[in-house]
Amino acid sequence: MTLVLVAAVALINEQREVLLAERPEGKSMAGLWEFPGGKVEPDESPEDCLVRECGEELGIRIDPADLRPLTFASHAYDDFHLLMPVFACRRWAGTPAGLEEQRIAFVAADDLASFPMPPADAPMLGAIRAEMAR
Ligand SMILES: Nc1nc2c([nH]c(=O)n2[C@@H]2O[C@H](COP(=O)(O)OP(=O)(O)OP(=O)(O)O)[C@@H](O)[C@H]2O)c(=O)[nH]1
Repeated sequence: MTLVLVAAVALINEQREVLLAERPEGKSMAGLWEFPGGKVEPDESPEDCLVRECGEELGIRIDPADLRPLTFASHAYDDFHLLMPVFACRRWAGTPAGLEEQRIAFVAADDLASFPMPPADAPMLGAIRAEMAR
């Protein structure tokens, strides 16, 4: 089984909401809401990957020093095994926007359950809610 390394980030605002992005039509798992991120390229660190992805997908600038390891997902999909470190980030420059046509939303901890997410994400939600409450 191929191991796929994906980095993701919980962007938490001052209202203790976390940013979710909807996977667009045409991608695998379209319509599910996920934490911003993507596949880590061979020449980059997870942190560099998130700086790049947050710029490309959301138009915000993040400083790798503001990324704190939070939790991870390890999940067997049919065709690959996902290993996904997830960082928390509370500081960025700019206002997030869905630059790749994806819908985005800042979601309160109590509302997370109403956003359908990929199966890999469910086991992380306790840690993410705890981080949001800090
Ligand atoms: N960014 C992100 N990806 C996630 C999450 N949960 C989860 O299972 N994934 C999976 O991790 C992979 C992310 O890679 P990607 O976003 O670069 O993949 P992609 O859509 O460009 O390609 P794909 O359509 O082949 O999956 C996808 O298979 C995605 O479904 C999550 O919370 N955030």
